[in-house]
Amino acid sequence: MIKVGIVGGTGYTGVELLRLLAVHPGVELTAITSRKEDGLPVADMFPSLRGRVNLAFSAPDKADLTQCDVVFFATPHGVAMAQAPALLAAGVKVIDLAADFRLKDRASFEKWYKIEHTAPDLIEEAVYGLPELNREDIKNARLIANPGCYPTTMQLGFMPLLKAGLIDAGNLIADAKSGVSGAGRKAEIGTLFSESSDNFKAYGVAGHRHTPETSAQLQRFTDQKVGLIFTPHLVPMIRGMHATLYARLTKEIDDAALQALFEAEYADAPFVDVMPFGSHPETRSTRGSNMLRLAVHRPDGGNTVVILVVQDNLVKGASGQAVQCMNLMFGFEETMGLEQIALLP
Ligand SMILES: NC(=O)C1=CN([C@@H]2O[C@H](COP(=O)(O)OP(=O)(O)OC[C@H]3O[C@@H](n4cnc5c(N)ncnc54)[C@H](OP(=O)(O)O)[C@@H]3O)[C@@H](O)[C@H]2O)C=CC1
Ligand SMILES: CC(=O)N[C@@H](CCC(=O)OP(=O)(O)O)C(=O)O
Repeated sequence: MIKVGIVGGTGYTGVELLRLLAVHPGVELTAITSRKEDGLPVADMFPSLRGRVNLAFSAPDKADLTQCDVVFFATPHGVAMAQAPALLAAGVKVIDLAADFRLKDRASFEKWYKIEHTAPDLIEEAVYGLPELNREDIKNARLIANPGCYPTTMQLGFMPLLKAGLIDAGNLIADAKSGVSGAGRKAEIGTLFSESSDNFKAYGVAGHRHTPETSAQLQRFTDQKVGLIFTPHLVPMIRGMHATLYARLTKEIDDAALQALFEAEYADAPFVDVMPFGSHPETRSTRGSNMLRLAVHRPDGGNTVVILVVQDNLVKGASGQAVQCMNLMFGFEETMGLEQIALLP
C-alpha cells in the first residue's frame, strides 16, 4: 500500500480523486487538505464518501505530507510550485493537476498564467502526464505535470495523424465544448445555474492557455511548425467534454487505412477507444469513467479529416489521468482502480 496525500480536497478534481482513490486497492489515503475546512470530516462535506473516507480535512500547514509516498495537487495554478521542491527533497513524488509544470518554456508560462514561476529548476525534470504519449517517462518520474482537460482531447485526436506525416500541421482546428465543472467549484458568475444552464457560448477565442500547452506537445511529432486554432465553449452539462478536430490531408490515404492508423496507435492504450469509422461518440458514454472515445470521419470523402473526441473532463481530463500516472509511477497495473463503466442515462 502506498500512502497518498491530496492538497485541495474540497474542489471538484479533489473530490474526484477521493472517489477514485477510496476504492483503489493499492492506496491508503493519509492526508487531505483544505484551508477553510480544517477539522471537518471529509464525509460530512461529501456524504457520497461516508464509510469510505474516514479522514478529516487538515489545514495545509498542519498536514504532514512528507509521510506520503505521493501527493496530488488539486489546486489552482501556483500552489504546487511553492510546495513541490520540499516534498521532492523529502522523497515524496508529486502529481500536479494544475499547469505549474506543463509548459517547458518559462516565459510562455508566465505570459499565459500571469504569475512568476517560483520553481523554475523543476520545469525541465517534470514529465507531462499523458500516458498515451509518455508512458515510459512517467514510470520513472518524480514530478508529473498532469495535462489540462482540453489538451488531452486535442493531443490524442491529432497525434496519430501528425506522427504519420499525413496532415498540414500548420492548420489544425479544434472546436471543443466543456461541461461547467471544468471551471471548478469556486464561485464565479459564469458558472451560476442561471447563467450557464439553457445557454451555450464560446469563450477565450482570442487566445486560451491550453493552446500553447497543446501546440508545444504536438510539436514533438512533426517537423512542420504546428499551428492550432482552438475555440473552447461552455455547454450546460455538469461533466463531459466534446472536441471536434479538423485537419487537412496532404497525402493520399483511404478510409480503411486512416482507421487502421488510429487503431494501431491505441492498440495498447487501455483508456482510448477508437470507435468504428464514421460513428458519433457521446459524452455520456464516458461520464464517470476514465475512457476517452474517438471516431474518425472524412466528410464526402474529401481531404479534410474530422476527429470527434469525448471524455469526462474530471476523469480522463483530470483526476483519472492523474491516478493512471500514479499507477505507472508505482508499478501498479495501469488500469487499477480505474475500470468504472460510464453512468447511463
Ligand atoms: N475541473 C476540471 O475539469 C479540471 C481542472 N483542472 C485543474 O485542476 C486544478 C483544480 O481544479 P478544480 O478541482 O476544478 O478546482 P476547484 O476550484 O474546484 O478546487 C480548488 C481546490 O484548491 C484548494 N485551494 C485553493 N487555493 C489554494 C491554496 N492557495 N492553497 C491550498 N489549497 C488551495 C481549494 O480548497 P480550500 O479553499 O478548501 O483550501 C479547493 O479544494 C486547477 O488547477 C484546474 O485548472 C485540470 C483539468 C480539468
Ligand atoms: C469550462 C472551463 O472553464 N474550463 C477551464 C479549463 C479547466 C482546466 O482544464 O484547467 P487547466 O487545464 O488549466 O488546469 C477553462 O477553460 O479555463
